[in-house]
Amino acid sequence: MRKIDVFDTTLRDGEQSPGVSLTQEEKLEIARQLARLGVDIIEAGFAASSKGDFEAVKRIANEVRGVSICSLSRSVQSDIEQAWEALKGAEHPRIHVFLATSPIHMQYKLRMTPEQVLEQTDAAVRLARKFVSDVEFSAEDAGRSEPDFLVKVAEVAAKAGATVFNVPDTVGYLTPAEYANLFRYIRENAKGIENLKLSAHCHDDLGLAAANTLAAIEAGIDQVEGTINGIGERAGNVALEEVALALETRRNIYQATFGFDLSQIARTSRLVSKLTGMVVQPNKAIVGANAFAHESGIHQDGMLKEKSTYEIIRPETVGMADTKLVLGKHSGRHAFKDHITSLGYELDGEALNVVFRKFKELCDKKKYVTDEDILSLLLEYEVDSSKVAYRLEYMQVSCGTQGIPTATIGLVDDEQGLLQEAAVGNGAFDAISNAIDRITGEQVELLHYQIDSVTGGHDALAEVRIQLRQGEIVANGRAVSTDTLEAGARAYIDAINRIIMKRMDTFGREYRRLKEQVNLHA
Ligand SMILES: CC(=O)SCCNC(=O)CCNC(=O)[C@H](O)C(C)(C)COP(=O)(O)OP(=O)(O)OC[C@H]1O[C@@H](n2cnc3c(N)ncnc32)[C@H](O)[C@@H]1OP(=O)(O)O
Ligand SMILES: CC(C)C(=O)C(=O)O
Ligand SMILES: [Mg+2]
Repeated sequence: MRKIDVFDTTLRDGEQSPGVSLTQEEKLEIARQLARLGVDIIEAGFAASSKGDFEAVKRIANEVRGVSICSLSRSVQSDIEQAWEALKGAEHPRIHVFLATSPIHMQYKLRMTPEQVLEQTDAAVRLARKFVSDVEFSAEDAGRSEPDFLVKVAEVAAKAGATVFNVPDTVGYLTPAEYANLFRYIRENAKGIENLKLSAHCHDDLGLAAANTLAAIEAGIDQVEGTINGIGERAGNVALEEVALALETRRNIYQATFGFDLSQIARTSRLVSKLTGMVVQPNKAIVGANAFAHESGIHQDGMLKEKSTYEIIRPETVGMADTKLVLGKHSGRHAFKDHITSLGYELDGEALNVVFRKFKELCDKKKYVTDEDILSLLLEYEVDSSKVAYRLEYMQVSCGTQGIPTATIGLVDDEQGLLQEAAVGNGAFDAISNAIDRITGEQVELLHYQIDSVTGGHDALAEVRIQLRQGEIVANGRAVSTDTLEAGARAYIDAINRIIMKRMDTFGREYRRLKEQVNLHA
């Protein structure tokens, strides 16, 4: 297995993400975690860019051991001197000098001729070599540079004593095949290149950073540069965790490794996200919140039967929490049953079907169905007396600041089928309960009516509890729904059903007589 050096630039290119600015302490904390992860070189900053960055590079150089510490530097004397000043205390210091080599950058930005660029490359690398034995040279915008000119730059850098030649695709322009061919071309044509390590540095402007980096690895490069979570200038740099896991998962193809402690990946990702404020998108490979979550019924069923059906990486490999089977509108019975079993409920057959149907109905209404929601449905089922009497088929309510609140209700009774009535009331719920009373013919007194929110947010479930009295009989009803009025109607029906049940217990015959009356009434 070939070992690829990992050059982490989270603290330099990563910090170039718009809006990100890390304090010295934050940089130090990330650097320590990067060392734990197992990167080989930490680009701690750009010492000449600010006093703060100088101090941060210096502290990391003095305090983080076991890895190379590097500072970026333009190809100018003062930058190189400052880089060295900051790096002096490092166990393994590296100065990273760069100069653009593409026609666009040379002409418009640097206003230098190619000859001047070659001269400055030579001078910069030689000066850096006076301070350190490890000097990386980057041909900025190599992706849009003439390959033959790059060969010349590489030869000059090699002759001047550079140890690493970096070929950055600075603006994320190249395709994987082009990038791999560029490395092969440089390796085949530059004299002295055997003394240099070749390095890839990819940006994600076309979403090709990982593919390009892997193509470069296939072309035999020695070092990969990138950041954690892929943060960086514009669309960012290649995400190191993605390449690390591609190498690990497809060893047969790449036969190379970063040598990371993979179990540190999630921790490193969370730390970088927290300190930079750059939120990791949920569907981000490897470290996104959904990277190991499965929502659709067919996938969940597969996962329950055999994890390898839908997972090519185990979450614990990268230190992520275990696979999540997220219950939602695409879930199926297998996953639902598995989940409610984990909540302590054993349902099968028709009972499972009834609750599962209610769950699906809820998913159509609510974005996130939480365990609390599911527990409410289960509780509602457990105490649901509608199996013996009335069930709500539909309801239509009209209310507002003008006009009289009106409700039309359709109830289903197993014996009589659909029963419908309309009624008005003082308010929407009053109209609903009046319509229900008309259908059932029950004379009841409302003792208690309470609405609570089960969960949070705009689409929270409302829980309505109702207490009704009929003579000596008092019964409670309860229901949940995202619609408060619907929950009220269901709770009211639930309480009426209970009154009927209680009456049945006490006066079985009376119940049947009352039901016959209701038949006549309907
Ligand atoms: C692809 C990359 O990621 S490159 C790294 C980018 N990172 C940064 O730029 C972050 C830190 N940068 C800074 O803090 C500032 O830009 C500094 C301190 C480096 C320089 O600041 P200033 O002196 O105000 O110059 P400014 O940034 O406006 O312009 C850059 C100058 O450097 C020159 N330059 C750019 N790259 C290089 C280079 N590799 N070597 C030598 N000179 C360079 C430019 O041509 C320009 O020169 P000019 O002033 O003669 O026109
Ligand atoms: C400084 C260099 C290596 C860079 O970040 C780039 O070219 O993208
Ligand atoms: Mg870059």
